[in-house]
Amino acid sequence: MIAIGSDHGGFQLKQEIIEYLEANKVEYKDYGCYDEKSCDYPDFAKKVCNAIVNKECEKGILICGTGIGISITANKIKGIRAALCHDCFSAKATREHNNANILALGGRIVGSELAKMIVDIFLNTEFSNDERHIRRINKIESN
Ligand SMILES: O=C(CO)[C@H](O)[C@H](O)[C@H](O)COP(=O)(O)O
Repeated sequence: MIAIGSDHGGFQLKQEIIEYLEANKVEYKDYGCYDEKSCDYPDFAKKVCNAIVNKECEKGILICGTGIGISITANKIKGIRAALCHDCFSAKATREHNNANILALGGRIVGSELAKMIVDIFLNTEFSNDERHIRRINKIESN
């Protein structure tokens, strides 16, 4: 199950990604926002992150205008590794190297076709399980 959430700046892209998930039969839960009315990205970042920390969902997608505010918020939560990716190489690398559990996107930055490719790579790339990456992730978690 994938958790997805956005603020108003990411709402339009969230809806397009939801359509893509549905077309590809990916199960998801939409944590809002539910319209383009101005709202605060930390509220939605926290809902999606809680779903992952509580193991209701395996991975999340968070979208704000730039992807910055929402990823800053997510990365303050223990156990969350949120990666802001606007290219396919980063999406693959952050799964293989960082075992990122949240993909952050900027709805005012990336086009929907590229965003869907990034989502696809993020959801379908496994963590490498390489010893050096595990060691580094443990160092992130241990502060
Ligand atoms: O946090 C952000 C900036 O890094 C997000 O892009 C927000 O979506 C943005 O700040 C919202 O801006 P608005 O002027 O309130 O629409």
